[in-house]
Amino acid sequence: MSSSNVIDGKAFAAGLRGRVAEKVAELKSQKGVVPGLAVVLVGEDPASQVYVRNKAKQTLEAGMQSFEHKLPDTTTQDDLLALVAQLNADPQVHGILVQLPLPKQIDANAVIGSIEPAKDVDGFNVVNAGRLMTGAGKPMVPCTPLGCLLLLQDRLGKDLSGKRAVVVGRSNIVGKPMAQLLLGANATVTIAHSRTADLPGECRNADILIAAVGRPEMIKGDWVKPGATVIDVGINRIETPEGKTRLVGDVAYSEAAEVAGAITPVPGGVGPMTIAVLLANCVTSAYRAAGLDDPAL
Ligand SMILES: Nc1nc2c(c(=O)[nH]1)N[C@@H](CN(C=O)c1ccc(C(=O)N[C@@H](CCC(=O)O)C(=O)O)cc1)CN2
Repeated sequence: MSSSNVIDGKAFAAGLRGRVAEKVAELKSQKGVVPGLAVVLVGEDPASQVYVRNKAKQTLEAGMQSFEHKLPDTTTQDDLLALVAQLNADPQVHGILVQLPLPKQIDANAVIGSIEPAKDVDGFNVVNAGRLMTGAGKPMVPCTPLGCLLLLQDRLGKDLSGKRAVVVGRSNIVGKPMAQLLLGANATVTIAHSRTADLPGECRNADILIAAVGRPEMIKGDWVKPGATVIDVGINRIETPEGKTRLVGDVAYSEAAEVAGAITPVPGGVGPMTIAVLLANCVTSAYRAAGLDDPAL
């Protein structure tokens, strides 16, 4: 497979962030409004700390306001709900993101459910999930699946009619919304998971294969249909034989890349899209709050 078949999520995300920055500047000059993103981190998970730092940096680079709230891992659910209520009421905050995972004493669904749907830039709230599923109203769409769709449509065109898509993974954060987005783009969609009979066979049917299982290199090269577009959502840190660590996806990349028509690498594929789409969602929220149409990004 030639390197042109590698889907460069890092470059695509940089382009999207550039368009976000232009829309931020337009909103400021038209309405005097600067979009604000509040990110809440509870605890000291090292990976989450990196993601939150990158979110704040990229938010500021796009000309937006960043509000960081770092709470200890002993934080109670009531304390967190009180902070979310304060952010819901703050007119300078257009987007609220509570970094996951949360410590075990906190019910993530209760916290996500308490975020004002218009400010739920993660799109995890049941109101936004329902809007995405039914097509009623304008949802905030979860960042990682929307990032995957943008990468796919850049390769294959907006209309995925006639394409068979297989999503491996059924989480509320990636698998289920991903399937909804693919359906919305007219693909024929199967959701597969750990209890699916003949998972390799299901994958071999896919023109579009989305891997979101969280198991390092589970999807092998001979599970991939020749010419398929493979989107790898997995980000797994594994130990090398030399005792170091490296990041791998849910797809055995070098095997799959021999067969695929196009494939996202890990790192540098889907991951960077997650934060770029988060910024885009926050700008969209600010446009809506200002009574404007959604910006074309
Ligand atoms: N509230 C949320 N929590 C979490 C989400 C989310 O969308 N909302 N997603 C993940 C973590 N995440 C953002 O929060 C995220 C993960 C990975 C990347 C990324 O750019 N990855 C790089 C590699 C980074 C590395 O070296 O470790 C890549 O794939 O190239 C960005 C954001 C869980 N929590």
